[in-house]
Amino acid sequence: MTELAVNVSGLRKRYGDVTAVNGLDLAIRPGEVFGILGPNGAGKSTTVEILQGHRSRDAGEVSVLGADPASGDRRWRSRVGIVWQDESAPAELTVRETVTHFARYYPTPRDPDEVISLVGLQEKAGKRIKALSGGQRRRLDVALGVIGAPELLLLDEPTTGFDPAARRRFWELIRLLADEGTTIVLTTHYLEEAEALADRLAVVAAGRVVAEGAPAQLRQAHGVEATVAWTDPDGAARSLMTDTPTRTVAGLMRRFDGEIPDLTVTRPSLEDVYLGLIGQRQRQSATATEGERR
Ligand SMILES: Nc1ncnc2c1ncn2[C@@H]1O[C@H](COP(=O)(O)OP(=O)(O)OP(=O)(O)O)[C@@H](O)[C@H]1O
Repeated sequence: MTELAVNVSGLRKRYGDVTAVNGLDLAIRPGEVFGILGPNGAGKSTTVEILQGHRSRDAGEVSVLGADPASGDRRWRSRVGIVWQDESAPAELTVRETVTHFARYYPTPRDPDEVISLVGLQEKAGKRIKALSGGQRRRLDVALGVIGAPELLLLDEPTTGFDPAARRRFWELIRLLADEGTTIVLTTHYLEEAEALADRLAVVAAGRVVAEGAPAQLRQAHGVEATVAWTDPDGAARSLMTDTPTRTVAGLMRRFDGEIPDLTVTRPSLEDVYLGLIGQRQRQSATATEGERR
């Protein structure tokens, strides 16, 4: 059996009296693109920081590329790509100088000009960092995260602040890196991003994984029912939730002579499933808190 790229069990982290991570498990295979979704404060960033080796944990087993990040050495660090939110690259250097400079830290870096064009900054290659817009700056951060040709890329909300075109370009970059075999773990608030990129997803709420699987699997497991809607001859709008929409439509076809007025068949989107899961979780913790108060 191949070793997991990321293996986390029973992870816990508290900040004072706030429990940020509360028994979280993750098993991420080499070469996977793995998305972590969850509401604000769910513990996503804390988890990613622990995987990066930048935050201590209170309990749990964590293995990243076969090592405990808490004691990852320089060689381990060179195999893990990290995108910093506020990279302290010198503002006076140009984009190309910065990327070239960072490439020297790694044993087998990618070509700086290739990376600059992969993130769509080729026209800014000769410009100083201080002249970049916020979104361009974030793209430079991504370039610095991938310049070392990491085996594993850990990304915390990588496309926040990107315009739609930059987001699409970033998705292409992720797909390219994934095709090359890079394992990618990313947190995101954008469901369409998770759906577009991730082979598998974990939905995290209140510090633990509440659902996990391929986007299509999650939709199936947590939102099987389709809604069939139509308009009756008396003008009344009708709808029916069903596991067997084809049978429902066949029944309607027998009732209606010709077209069924305003017929639609819809399935819950990943967003519907996600909001349902999060809502359920929040109701559960509210009930638990009530129970504690009694
Ligand atoms: N350095 C810190 N000190 C104290 N509390 C913290 C610290 N970092 C995070 N927390 C708290 O831990 C909880 C989890 O935070 P975390 O940033 O991991 O969540 P998140 O899922 O990444 O949220 P977001 O989507 O808003 O980025 C929150 O309640 C947060 O307020």
